[in-house]
Amino acid sequence: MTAPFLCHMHKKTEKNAVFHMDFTMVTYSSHLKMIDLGKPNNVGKGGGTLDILKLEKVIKNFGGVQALRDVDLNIRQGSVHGLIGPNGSGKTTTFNVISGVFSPTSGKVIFDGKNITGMTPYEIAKHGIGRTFQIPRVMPRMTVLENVMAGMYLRTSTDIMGTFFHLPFKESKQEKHIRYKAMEFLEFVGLDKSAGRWAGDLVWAEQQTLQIARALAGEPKLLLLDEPTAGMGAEESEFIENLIRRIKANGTTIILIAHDVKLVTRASDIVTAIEFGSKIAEGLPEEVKNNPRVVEAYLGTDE
Ligand SMILES: Nc1ncnc2c1ncn2[C@@H]1O[C@H](COP(=O)(O)OP(=O)(O)OP(=O)(O)O)[C@@H](O)[C@H]1O
Repeated sequence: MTAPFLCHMHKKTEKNAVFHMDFTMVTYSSHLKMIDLGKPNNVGKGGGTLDILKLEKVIKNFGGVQALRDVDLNIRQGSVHGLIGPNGSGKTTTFNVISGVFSPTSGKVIFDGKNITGMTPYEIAKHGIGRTFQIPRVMPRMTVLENVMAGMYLRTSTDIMGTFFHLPFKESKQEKHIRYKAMEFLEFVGLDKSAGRWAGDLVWAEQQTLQIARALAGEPKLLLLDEPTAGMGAEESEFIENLIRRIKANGTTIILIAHDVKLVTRASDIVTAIEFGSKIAEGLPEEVKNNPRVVEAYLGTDE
């Protein structure tokens, strides 16, 4: 396994964002005790034959708005699975249902063979689903390194007394190890030189990238990337595309939402297109991209 990337992650969800932010900060200040950061989670390098995630007839209504209508989705272990669709088609709602921000109105979410429907975001993250957000959610008054360390809280135990009485010279071997691992994640995403900066001082693209590092620090088996290249220039997008490949190469399954259809086509093994909360096409990226229904719904005829 290539270097730094052995871990899991999770992240805050929209519903519990504030709570989780506080929780991670407390957990970080208490200086975490490691459990196990040593093993890769997934077997496949190029996509296996098992479905790590299944959505079965998922419906999500917001009052009269039917955001998801009977969605079935199978995500193959080790793959990059693109999710595309026009604005308001239900992509982020799909992520919110998978990560526990919303319970589905009906239907099931099966992850790694377990029914996770209705679990809390924390429980789901603990099971191994990490995510990022369209608008980066970093903790601005923590350093870049601390943000990543905070992302490790799912895989650590907390010494509560340490929260109150921690002094720098008391840093334990485990705590040093956490710093070391967090630096590895930063190196992996190319932010190691910014480790000591305030996260709030990073530019948008760096904050997006930091979100990914923090997600990886929770050692996810499945990583949900919501518009990871939003607001980025061509060079930065290319970097993220490469990063997606490297994450996949380390065995983590990815679901990728992006408006940039070229990125999705290049980076994904399979693509699902949705419109008005329903699946309208699924298959190999080029096939989906050229599907007339998708072109009409989403791409525009000149794409
Ligand atoms: N919390 C909410 N309360 C009410 N309606 C919501 C909520 N979240 C999403 N919706 C509605 O559900 C539908 C799907 O929204 P969603 O954000 O999932 O679409 P999307 O495909 O991610 O859009 P975009 O590409 O613009 O991010 C939209 O009609 C949206 O207004």
